[in-house]
Amino acid sequence: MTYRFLKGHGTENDFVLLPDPDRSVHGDLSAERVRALCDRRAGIGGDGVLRAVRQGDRWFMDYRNSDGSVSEMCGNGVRVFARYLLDHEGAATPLEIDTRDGIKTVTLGDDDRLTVDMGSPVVLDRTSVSVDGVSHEALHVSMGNPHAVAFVDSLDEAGSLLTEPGHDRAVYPDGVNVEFVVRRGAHHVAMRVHERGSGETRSCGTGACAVMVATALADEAPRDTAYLVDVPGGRLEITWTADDRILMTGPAVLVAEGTSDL
Ligand SMILES: N[C@@H](CCC[C@H](N)C(=O)O)C(=O)O
Repeated sequence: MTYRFLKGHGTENDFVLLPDPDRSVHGDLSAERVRALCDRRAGIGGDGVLRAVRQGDRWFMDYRNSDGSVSEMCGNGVRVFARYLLDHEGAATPLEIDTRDGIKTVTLGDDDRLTVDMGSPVVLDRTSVSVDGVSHEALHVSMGNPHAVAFVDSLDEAGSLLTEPGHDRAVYPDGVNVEFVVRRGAHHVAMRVHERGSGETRSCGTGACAVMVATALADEAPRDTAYLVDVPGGRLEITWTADDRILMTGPAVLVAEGTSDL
């Protein structure tokens, strides 16, 4: 079976996008097919798959990690998804996209970056994560999906991130995305991430939002303060508004389009 795909990224968090308006092309989309598509040597390559399914008046973003697992939400992915809808499906912003974490509204800025209303964060307890046998205190933040945010003195402390950081499985029964953060200046941080289901990636949008929330709480920053969050693949700008919404702004680029019979 031959089907259409696009390839895109947001701050170098890269995705294979599969148009599948009425679910007739990919059926249930098996984990095996997702892994084959995301394979960087034998496949197209990506940190995850975004399947575009039409659902009534809206489009549903069916997101899968590169290991085939399902996640509730993907912040960089939803911007890439919006770019696809704007460029290829005649959509206009503000644009409502359905996700497993509910509807996300995306707007297009004059500078061509996209802003996503990511909803309200849920700040949970303190926990800990470990890499290379060293334990780090972390904050449990949910952005629809689970995060542990650990402040470190140097991003080198995150080690190679080739393997999943240790974490409390009672706190995170379904796994966790782990962010390591350093300060760069006032309202400016940098991070590295190990993503559940994908390993270390060049960026994680929900992770950057969780990092911003943990930093703003530590700073006791007033709401509506804009933070810059640097990731290995670029920069995201994030604001926690007075009405408890997280607004994330960043780039989204489509780089290729083709057909595959993988
Ligand atoms: N890269 C994404 C997050 C993707 C899902 C995550 N790995 C999970 O399993 O929760 C982002 O940009 O938010």
